[in-house]
Amino acid sequence: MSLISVSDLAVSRGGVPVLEGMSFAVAPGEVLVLRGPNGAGKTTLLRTLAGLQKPYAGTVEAAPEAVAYAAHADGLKATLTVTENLAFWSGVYGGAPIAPALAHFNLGSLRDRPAGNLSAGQKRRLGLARLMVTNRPVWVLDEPTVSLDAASVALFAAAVRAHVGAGGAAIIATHIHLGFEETVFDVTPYKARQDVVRDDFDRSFDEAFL
Ligand SMILES: Nc1ncnc2c1ncn2[C@@H]1O[C@H](COP(=O)(O)OP(=O)(O)OP(=O)(O)O)[C@@H](O)[C@H]1O
Repeated sequence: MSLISVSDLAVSRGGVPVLEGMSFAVAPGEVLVLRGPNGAGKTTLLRTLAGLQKPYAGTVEAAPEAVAYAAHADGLKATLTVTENLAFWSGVYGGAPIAPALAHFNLGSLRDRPAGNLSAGQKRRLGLARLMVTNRPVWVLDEPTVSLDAASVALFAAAVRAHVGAGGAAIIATHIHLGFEETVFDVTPYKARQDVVRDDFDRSFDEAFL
């Protein structure tokens, strides 16, 4: 029984097909790592898995509200403090406690700092801590380690390990090796023919409540 599966999926960006013919499923406990060169379509695929845009063809199957998405834009409220940001997201997602997320990502000493005044890596840590208060089983992560130092990459890897160890799953686009026991899905062979142009439903809300 998978947490999310795609069948004959095709995705487009700006009306142009990017990837096509993809089928895969991700089970509880599994980490799927997306690989492929810059511009191959990993972000477009992740946005489609998160429901931010419609597939061009094929299907994505997951339980309603199964996916928590973390993109380049961290989805943080700049004027709210670290604690307030996590409390906000916890409220949106159903009230998970924020203390474990604060502790895990070593944010305790920054708890009263407005998110807008954090460094890039600290913002990224807060964006990832947000995942821990979502209670959602499938973490869909776009280049999650950008701006993170080695210690923070290790914190992130431990959070993912704990999440999948508790029956969750993660789909991660990354160019670095995180040391997971992982399934690799290279998108390169699925490059779409680009001779068809059709409209898609690109709502472009990376910072939306997902
Ligand atoms: N808003 C947009 N409108 C039109 N085309 C776009 C848009 N955003 C991205 N693209 C194009 O869509 C293709 C897929 O981009 P995407 O961001 O999904 O690739 P990626 O594999 O995530 O790349 P990277 O590794 O550089 O992050 C690229 O050719 C890109 O130039």
